[in-house]
Amino acid sequence: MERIIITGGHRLSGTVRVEGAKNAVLPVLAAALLATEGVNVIKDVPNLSDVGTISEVLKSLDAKVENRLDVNEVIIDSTEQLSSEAQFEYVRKMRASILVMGPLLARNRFARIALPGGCAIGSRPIDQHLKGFEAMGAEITFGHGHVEANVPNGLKGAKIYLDFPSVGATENIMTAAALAQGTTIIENAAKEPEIVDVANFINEMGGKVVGAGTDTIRIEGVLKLYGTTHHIIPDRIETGTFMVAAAITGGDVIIENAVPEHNAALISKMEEMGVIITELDEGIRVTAEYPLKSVDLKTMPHPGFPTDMQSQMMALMLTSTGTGILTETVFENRFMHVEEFRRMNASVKIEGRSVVLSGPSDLQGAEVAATDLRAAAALILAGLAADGVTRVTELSHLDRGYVNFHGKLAALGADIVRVSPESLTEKKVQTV
Ligand SMILES: CC(=O)N[C@H]1[C@@H](OP(=O)(O)OP(=O)(O)OC[C@H]2O[C@@H](n3ccc(=O)[nH]c3=O)[C@H](O)[C@@H]2O)O[C@H](CO)[C@@H](O)[C@@H]1O
Ligand SMILES: C=C(OP(=O)(O)O)C(=O)O
Repeated sequence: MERIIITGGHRLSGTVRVEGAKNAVLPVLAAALLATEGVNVIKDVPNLSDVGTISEVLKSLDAKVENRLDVNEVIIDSTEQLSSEAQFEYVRKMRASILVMGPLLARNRFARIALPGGCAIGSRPIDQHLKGFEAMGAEITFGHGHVEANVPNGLKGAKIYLDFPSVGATENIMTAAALAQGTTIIENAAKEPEIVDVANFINEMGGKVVGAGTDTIRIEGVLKLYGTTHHIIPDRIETGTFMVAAAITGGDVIIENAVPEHNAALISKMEEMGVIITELDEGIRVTAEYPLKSVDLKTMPHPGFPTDMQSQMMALMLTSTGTGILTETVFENRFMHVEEFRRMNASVKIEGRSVVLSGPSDLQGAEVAATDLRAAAALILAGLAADGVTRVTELSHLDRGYVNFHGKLAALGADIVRVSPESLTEKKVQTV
């Protein structure tokens, strides 16, 4: 079984560069389907398995997709007629496949998508996406594991209040509304930087979206959208993960391409723990000396503390002094990694939607399995600080969201190797 093997206790130092954001590139590639004239060229695309999956989804819908991931570029030609069905094989692999629903409804007036269902972090319903489409005139039906949306007379602008500022629902409604008749207003919209990136992309294609990044987004439908060239924003979660990597090893790391404003909540919490964070022209510098002190934190929609950094912060809090309470409010079941941390001798107690950490835990290297994407990163981070050797398996989760994570850590001085089933010996990886 493929695994990453870490020998803990090495202080990280040097410079690392973060990639384009996974959570921006997936909705942007889905939104590219809106263009009916000219091709879209998307740049700064990270070479992730999720990008491969969304590309397959777009191809299955009859878009022409050229993946040039060696140069971080994807070219999409969606000018021909598209088919309307996103199949289970893709949606099962990656929930973000649901994001083609808005563009398909806008273009084809019909979409049939396999129901995404839940995943390791929660049940993840799509009721808010559907509520938006219904308000715009779509008729929604369910059957045979699929959801169908039908709008024979075309989508009409509407006022939509989201019960929760869902990232995916905001994106799906924005893309549907981009080609709808009239104006759509999304209230209680998600405000994540990735929402702003998608809105900018729609505008670059000739759309009319204002207010992205605030609670209220206004989309005036246009008749046609045109292919353009768009650069994806840097990944704030990869940035945060390297910030924790620096801090958990008492290191000194410069993270290039990081946007500090996108990580304000994380920066503020890490500073509260005693980490020194300096803004530089090229990104941010993170320096830490032991002991760090634990804090209380609660995940919230942006600009609150991101749920996608919860497990990595849990790793950091495990190595910090004092008691910290970490509360997850975005997903109802995002504590699967706690059991794996316990294998590493972590002192963690789950109390409802909170976790109580009494630190510092005397972390010991162990065999652990990633339970989701961010858990994979968090277990590796814990391994950097643990005594002895940690082996992390189920790496397909990691590959969804991190490019060459082990190689980047090795280049910063970590003792880390990735061993494939084919390798007979545990060879040192090449540093980047
Ligand atoms: C590809 C992508 O961008 N993924 C991110 C996106 O996921 P995603 O777009 O799925 O997250 P949402 O913001 O939609 O979900 C947040 C919460 O709202 C609930 N909900 C959502 C939609 C809905 O119709 N009904 C409903 O109840 C979900 O179950 C969850 O509990 O935002 C999450 C929250 O920041 C991040 O963790 C994910 O990394
Ligand atoms: C939960 C995540 O992604 P997704 O929504 O694609 O599952 C994540 O990026 O941490």
